[in-house]
Amino acid sequence: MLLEPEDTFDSDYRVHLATTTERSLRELLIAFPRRYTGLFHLSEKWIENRIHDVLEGDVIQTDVGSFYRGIKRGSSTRAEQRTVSKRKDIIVSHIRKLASLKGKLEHSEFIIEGHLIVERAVEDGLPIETLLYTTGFVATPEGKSLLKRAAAENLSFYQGIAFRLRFSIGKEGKSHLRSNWVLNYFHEVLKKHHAGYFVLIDPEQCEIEKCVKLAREIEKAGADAILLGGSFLTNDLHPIAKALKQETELPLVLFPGDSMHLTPHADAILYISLISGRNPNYLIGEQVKAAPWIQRYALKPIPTGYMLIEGGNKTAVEFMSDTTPIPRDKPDIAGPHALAAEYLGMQMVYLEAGSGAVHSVPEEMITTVKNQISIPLIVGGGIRTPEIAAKKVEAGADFIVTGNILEENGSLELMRAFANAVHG
Ligand SMILES: CC(C)=CCC/C(C)=C/CC/C(C)=C/CC/C(C)=C/COP(=O)(O)OP(=O)(O)O
Ligand SMILES: O=P(O)(O)OC[C@@H](O)CO
Repeated sequence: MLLEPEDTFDSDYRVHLATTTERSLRELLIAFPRRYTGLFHLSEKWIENRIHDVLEGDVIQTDVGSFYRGIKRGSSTRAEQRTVSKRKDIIVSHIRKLASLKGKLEHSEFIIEGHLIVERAVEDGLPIETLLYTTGFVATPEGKSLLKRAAAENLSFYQGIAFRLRFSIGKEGKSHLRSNWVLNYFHEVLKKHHAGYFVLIDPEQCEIEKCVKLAREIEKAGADAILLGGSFLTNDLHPIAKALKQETELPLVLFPGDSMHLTPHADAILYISLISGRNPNYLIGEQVKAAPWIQRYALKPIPTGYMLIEGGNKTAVEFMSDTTPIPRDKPDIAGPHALAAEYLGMQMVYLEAGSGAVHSVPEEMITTVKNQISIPLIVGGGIRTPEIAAKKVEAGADFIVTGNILEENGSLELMRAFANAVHG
C-alpha cells in the first residue's frame, strides 16, 4: 500500500494498493490511518466491497477513472485493536520470541529494525517474509518510499507493535511451509504441552451466533485451535468464518470435505489427502481444484495424510468419499500408510474414526502409527470424554479433535476438562 498526499478530490491520501488477495487487502486496510480520508483507485471490482467493509464512503467517477473515497472509522474498529494491542496476537508473540537468541535459532528467523537497514535488506533482495510497521510510519516520507519498494517486491505487510522486519536466513526464495506460522504454532503448542486440543465446529450444525458463542468458550477453555468444516456443507462458510475470526484469537483452520469448502476468512487449511482410500478424487483431485483458491485467499496449507479408520458405523466421510476405512484391528496396515504420508512430505497425519463414530481410533493403532512417524499425529472421531482423550494422548496422539460431543453438550466445564486432559 502506498499513500500519496492528495488534495484534488478532497481526500488526505491517494492510495495505491498492490494486492491480489482479499486477506492481504484486509491487512493493508487495517494499516490505513484512522480518521483520514483515502482515495482508492479501484483496479478490480472485488476491491470495492472489501474497502467498504473497513472504510465509510462511496465510489466516485473522475476523468482519470473510478475511485473509492472513504474515511477510516473511529477508534473502536475491532480489527485495529486486534492487530495493534492484543497481548495474545499470535504473530506479535511470535515476533517477541524472535527477540531472543533461542528464538532466532529455533525458528531460523531474524527481526531487524530501523528503516535504513530494512530498506537495505529489501534492496539487497534478502529472503524477507513479512514487513511490520506502525500506522504512524506509513504516513512518513521514509515509510512511503519503503512501502513502495516493498510493494514492488510483493512482500506481505503486517501492522505491528513496532516497525520491524522479519526475514528467514537460509535458502533463497519463499517456501510456503517455512513461512507457515500456523504450522509453526502447532509445533510450539507441542513444545509447551504434552499434546494439543482442537475443537471442530461444523458449520451445518450452528447458526452464526451459536457458533460464535461456542468459539468464545472454546478459546476460554484453553483449546489450541478451531477447526471449521464438515463432509457436506450447504451453509455459506464466509460469514461464519469471518465472525469466528473476529471473535477469537485462536487460529481458524479449515477442515474441508471438498474443494468448495474454502474461505479467505480462515488462517489455514488442513490440506488433506485421503491416503487410506484409493479414490483419486480425494487423493489428488479436490486438492488440485482447491490449490489456486488457497493461493488467492492466502490460506496457509497444512499438508496432512488423512486416514479413515473403521469406527463401528458408516460415517459421513466414508459415504461421501466412497472409500473403505482401514479395519480397526489392523494397526499393521495403518502404520505403513502413515509412513508413506511422511515420505511424501506431508506435515501431519490424521487418524479419523469419523464424526460421531461409535468407537474411536484404538490406542494400539495410535501407538503403532506414532512409532513409525516423526510428524505430529492428530486423532479424532468418537472421542466423548476427557478420560478417553487422555488415553489417546498416552497412546501417542499429538493432537486430539472433538466435535459432536461439544455440539451436544457445549459446556465450558467440559471443554476445560478436555483441554486439561489433553495438555496433561
Ligand atoms: C484439500 C481439499 C481442499 C480438499 C480435500 C478433500 C478431501 C480429501 C476430503 C476427504 C473426504 C471427506 C469427505 C472428509 C471430510 C472431513 C471432515 C470435515 C470431517 C468432519 O466432519 P463430518 O464427518 O462431516 O462431521 P458431521 O457428520 O458432523 O458433518
Ligand atoms: O465429532 P467427533 O466424533 O468428535 O469427531 C471429530 C472429528 O474427528 C471428525 O472429523
